[in-house]
Amino acid sequence: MGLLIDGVWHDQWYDTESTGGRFERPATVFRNWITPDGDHPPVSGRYHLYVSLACPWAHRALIVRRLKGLEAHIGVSVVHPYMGSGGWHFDASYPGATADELFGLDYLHAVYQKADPHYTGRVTVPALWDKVRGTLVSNESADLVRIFNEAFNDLPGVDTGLDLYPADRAALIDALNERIYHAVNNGVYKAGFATAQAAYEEAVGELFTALDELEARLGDHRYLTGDAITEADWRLFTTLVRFDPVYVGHFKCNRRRIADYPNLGGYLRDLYQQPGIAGTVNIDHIKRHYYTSHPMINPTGVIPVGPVLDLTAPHGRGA
Ligand SMILES: N[C@@H](CCC(=O)N[C@@H](CS)C(=O)NCC(=O)O)C(=O)O
Repeated sequence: MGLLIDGVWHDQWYDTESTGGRFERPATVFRNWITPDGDHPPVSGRYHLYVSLACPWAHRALIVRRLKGLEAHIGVSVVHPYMGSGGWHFDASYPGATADELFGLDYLHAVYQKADPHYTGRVTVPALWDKVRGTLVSNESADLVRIFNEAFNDLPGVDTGLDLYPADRAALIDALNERIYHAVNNGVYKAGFATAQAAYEEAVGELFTALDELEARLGDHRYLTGDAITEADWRLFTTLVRFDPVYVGHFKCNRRRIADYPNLGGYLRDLYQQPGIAGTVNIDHIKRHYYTSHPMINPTGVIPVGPVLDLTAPHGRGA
């Protein structure tokens, strides 16, 4: 694990010493948009998405690409689940992974170097490449979710009827996203990457307070904002589906499992069972990535065999 500094790869872990043992996620660098008259217009086959199937942020983008019918328009390369000293790498021999389908490069950091030879920052997934401009459009998953939801609606076969960010619920979705991002999506990382007891306990406390709130909310509604699924649900889903297999053990988020929450557990299965979603979930990549890529947390790299998960069990939530 490392980062690029002025275009040169450095193998180093997150610095938590300067922040009292707290993990602070760095800001995203490429944040451009796809618009009809901007630098990056919505054209079929022009964009390519780099993902890890292990990564909850990349998973959001993959889900919206699938649900909107963008698979024919936007290609994908899938990194190997192990993130070692060179960062994310490509190895098509691993089940579920691919080569770098655009350039045949060995490391994702080489793609970032192509995008900007002087790039300084982390080399993260998801990242969307523009083949015409020869650079990255965005490596911010929250933006990619919105871009995929709205920017390609004029292309053939795209599900224009699906709007995951409807105007009449936008304010509520934004408020939920804000709460869930800090306490849950990033909260599990704040717990897992903390290097001081107090920082860990603070993150875990905030995480389970938020999960208790969500459990109550899901007692009143099938989905977070009512009867229809929105981006807020998919953004929560990608953390929930990793929770019992990884975050409970590896990140020490073990006050409760999602399976212990009747509403959250059923909601997780409900979302998993939506058409097309199970095919985006790869538990092997998820477990292998976390348990092997963070030697300071799991020095042996041994991957636990459990837990037994049955996401196909009846969810019992509404029609
Ligand atoms: N803000 C980014 C964060 C993405 C992110 O942190 N991805 C992780 C994988 S789960 C990554 O690629 N980390 C590599 C690193 O930090 O060096 C987003 O939401 O798109």
